[in-house]
Order: sequence, then structure tokens, then C-alpha cells
Amino acid sequence: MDFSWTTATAALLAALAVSKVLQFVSGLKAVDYLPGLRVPFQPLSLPGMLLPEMSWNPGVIFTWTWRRGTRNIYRRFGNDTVSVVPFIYGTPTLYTQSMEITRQVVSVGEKTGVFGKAEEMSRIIRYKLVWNTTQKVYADMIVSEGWVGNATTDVPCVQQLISKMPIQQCFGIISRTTLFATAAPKWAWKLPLPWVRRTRQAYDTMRAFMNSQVQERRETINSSPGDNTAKDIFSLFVRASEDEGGKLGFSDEELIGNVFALLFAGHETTAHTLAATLGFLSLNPSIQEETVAQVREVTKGRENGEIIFEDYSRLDKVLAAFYEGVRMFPSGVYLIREAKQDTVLNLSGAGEEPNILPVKKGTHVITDMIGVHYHTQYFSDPEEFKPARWYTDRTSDGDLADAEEHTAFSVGPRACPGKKFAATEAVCLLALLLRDWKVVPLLSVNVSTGEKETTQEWRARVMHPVMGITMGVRDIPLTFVRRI
Ligand code: HEM
Repeated sequence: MDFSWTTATAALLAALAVSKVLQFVSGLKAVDYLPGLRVPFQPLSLPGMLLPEMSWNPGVIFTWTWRRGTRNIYRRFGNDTVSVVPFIYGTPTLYTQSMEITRQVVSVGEKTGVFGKAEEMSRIIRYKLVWNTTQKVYADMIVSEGWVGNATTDVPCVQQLISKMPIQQCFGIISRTTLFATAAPKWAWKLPLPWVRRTRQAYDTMRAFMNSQVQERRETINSSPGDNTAKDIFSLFVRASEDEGGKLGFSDEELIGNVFALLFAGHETTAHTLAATLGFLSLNPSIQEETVAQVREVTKGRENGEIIFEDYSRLDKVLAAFYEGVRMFPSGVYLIREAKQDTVLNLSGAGEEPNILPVKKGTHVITDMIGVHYHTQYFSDPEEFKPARWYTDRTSDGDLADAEEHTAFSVGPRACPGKKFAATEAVCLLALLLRDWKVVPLLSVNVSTGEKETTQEWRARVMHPVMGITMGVRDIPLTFVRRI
């Protein structure tokens, strides 16, 4: 029989099509045919992330872009948990906006090993050091940015202010180019394009910085073996690695990787949440003044309005503003877990008739933090910035019985170990900034008409998410007006 390329290609395509159909059917079975989206690619898979957003390719943060009206997937399919089954590429996945399912998966499921993710993290942080360092960064920033003596200062992108240390420019570039870094083959790094060159430089600078940090710590630790005084995270990693020694110790690459992951987990999330919080405070002057009043009350009678670490627990309105900022822009937007074995989820929630959903091993379950945070069952008026819902004394605002469980820092054994770190840094920085400056939106002016946009237009233009390593917020333009 003559060999024909056409026949061979057709046979290959037919085999591929059959395998995809079988895979799709097994995906539907894995989620027990729970209604939901049927799309070519899982939105969090590489093709899903890289291809442009279309009706057939929802995009990484479709739960935000589609959150209103009939496109909201939970409303559309009439359930707080829906399936997303890809027919070309990706893992069958359940998206949920139910805290009850989140508890079953992220809390109980993780504890029992039925659901899980990979690596472990140690939890050693000294919060007073965080507070004092934040104070120093604020003082340095006021000088280096030339704010001393200014009555007002315009800041076109408040994120850049919050990320001012030199190495942090590299952080910014790296976090914006994660998709490229994950997907690009080696040759693509050599392309003669300015942004590729800048990306390469950022990665090289960061690697060299990290390397020098490892070598420095290694020398110090080896030159005085009994000395355990250095408690920064880098030294702890290096010491742990040196103590294990031989094959069990970390390689330099692994050490750098771990510290890198920790720095990124903490940096981008906190910077974006602070920016979003300042943005919302600028849009809500009365809430801003209420928060400032607490700062004044706490620091009354102190020389220069000094704010100290011991004030943290009394600055609950500042903390509440930060929690509300992270509720509205949850940087850890998806909690992704994989079923480690065949299991079941109870979709009905506490107290109702059981409605059992079988879930096959390998299926992903994603808690959609946007869904949870804009769910009227948990938060009344979810589109409103209402820090009062987090106040310690929030008896008037009955919608948060378990306030701690609803924060954007996750629950269960793999909840964010940096929550207190972020909260300490945020309360200190926000209290200092608000004590000294009134924050107002920097409104743009229409060049042809000379008219200024309204604050509502500013909100509609600015307060949108962008996806880097985590979910952030667009550049936030603000004016800082000195308080007398
Ligand atoms: C606004 C600030 C922050 C937010 C919203 C945030 C949010 C989160 C969330 C939701 C998770 C859990 C992810 C999951 O369960 O899949 C997480 C994990 C983590 N966070 Fe944060 N985080 C913040 C700041 C920080 C800071 C400052 C640090 C470090 C100092 C940090 C270090 C980590 C680490 C290491 C993990 C992984 C924990 C594990 O897998 O066991 N985070 N974060």
C-alpha cells in the first residue's frame, strides 16, 4: 500500500481528537458532571494565561472580570461551586466561592492529607524588628523623595513609592515578567529587545545580590560556629543548611530559590495591598479622617506624634483599613489544591441536607478569593470599602462572626505565615503616612476640555486588578497633602 502523508496526518489528527474527547469525558467524570465552564484551556494553564482573553478563553482573573451580572459563573450555574473542564489542555478544576468548601479543602482536607500542595515553610519572624524597620524606611523615604517641607506631593504611581529600595526595582520587573520567565525558552532570553534586556538584567542583578548574601552569611557562620545571633531569614536558611551538611544541605540554587520565594510571597502582596488601601482611603475621606483620629488618640501627648510598636493593638482601625483593602483586592487570589486521592465534598454547607460531590484524585479545587470576598453571604455591600466590618468592636455590623477566617490570608495549616508580618508593616506605614499626610486621588485632566475627572471616574479608571506573580492593582495616582 502506498504511504500517503495526507492519510498519516489525518489518522494522527483523528487519534489526537479521540484522545482529547476521552480526556474531556474523564475530566467531566472527575468533577461528577457538576455544571460549569467548558473551555479549550484551563484558565491557569500556560496557554490559558498566554492567549488573549476572549469569550472562549476567560483569562486568569475571569472571576474578577466576569464578577458582575450574568457572566458571574456562580450566578450563571446556580451554585457556589462550579466546574471548569478544559477540552484541549489543563486539569479539571472546581472553583468555589464557599467558605464551607474552603474549610473542607484547605483546612480539614489539608490536615488529613486528602488535599495538598508541596513544600514546607518555617515561621520565624520578629515583629518588633518589622515595625522598627518600617519606621526607618518611612523616614528615609521622606528624605530621599524630597518630601521634607513640601505642602503637597503628587505621586503618579503609589506602588513605586512603596517599593523604593534599589533592589526592589528588580522585584517590580521580575514580578511583571513572571509569565515570560516561566514560559520562554533559553533563546528567547537573548532576543535583542529592550524589555527582554531589562528583564535579563533584573534577574542577573537579583541572582548576584542573592548569591552575595549567601556567601556573606556562609562566611560569617563558618567563622564563628557557635554564634546564633543573626536571626534574619537568610542566615536561618544558611545555618540550617550548613548544620545538615553533605547531601542533606541546600545547594546555593535551592537556598536562593527558597529565600526568593519568601521575598516574593511577602513583597508584591503587601505593596499592592497597601497601594489599594491608600487608593480606597483617598476615595473615602470620612473613613480616612476616622482612621487618622484613632492614630491621633493613640499618640496623644507624645513628642512629634511618635508611633511605637506597642501601639499596634490599639490601632485596630488602621488594621481594619488594610484588611478591607486586601478583601477588595486579594493578592493571594486563588488557593489551589489538588485531590491527593478520590474523595467527596459536601456542597450543601453546614446544617443543610448533604449534597455530596465525588471528586477524583488529581482534580484541582480552587478557592476563588474574589468570589468569597464579594459574596453577600459573608460581606454586606461587598463593592463598598467598609473597614468597620473588621473593627474589634463590630457588633453593629453583624456580617463577620468569624472575621479572622475571612481574611485574604487563607485558613488551615498552609495559611499565610507572613500575615502578622504584613499586618505589622502595614499598620506602621499607614499610621505614619496618615498621621502626616492627607491622601487624595490625583485626578487626571482632559487635555482638550481642561476638565478634571470626577472621583467616580478615577475609581473606574484606576481600581482594577493586574496579574503578576500575585494579583495586584493598577498604578494608583495620589496626592499627599501635608497635615498641619
Ligand atoms: C497582604 C499581604 C499578603 C497576603 C494577602 C498574603 C496571602 C497569602 C495567601 C492567601 C497564602 C496561602 C496560599 C495558599 O493557601 O495556597 C499565602 C501563603 C504564603 N505567604 Fe503570604 N500573603 C501576604 C504577605 C506575606 C508576607 C509578608 C510573607 C513573608 C514575610 C508571606 C509569606 C508567605 C508564604 C511563605 C506562603 C506559603 C505558605 C505555605 O505554603 O505553607 N506572605 N499568603
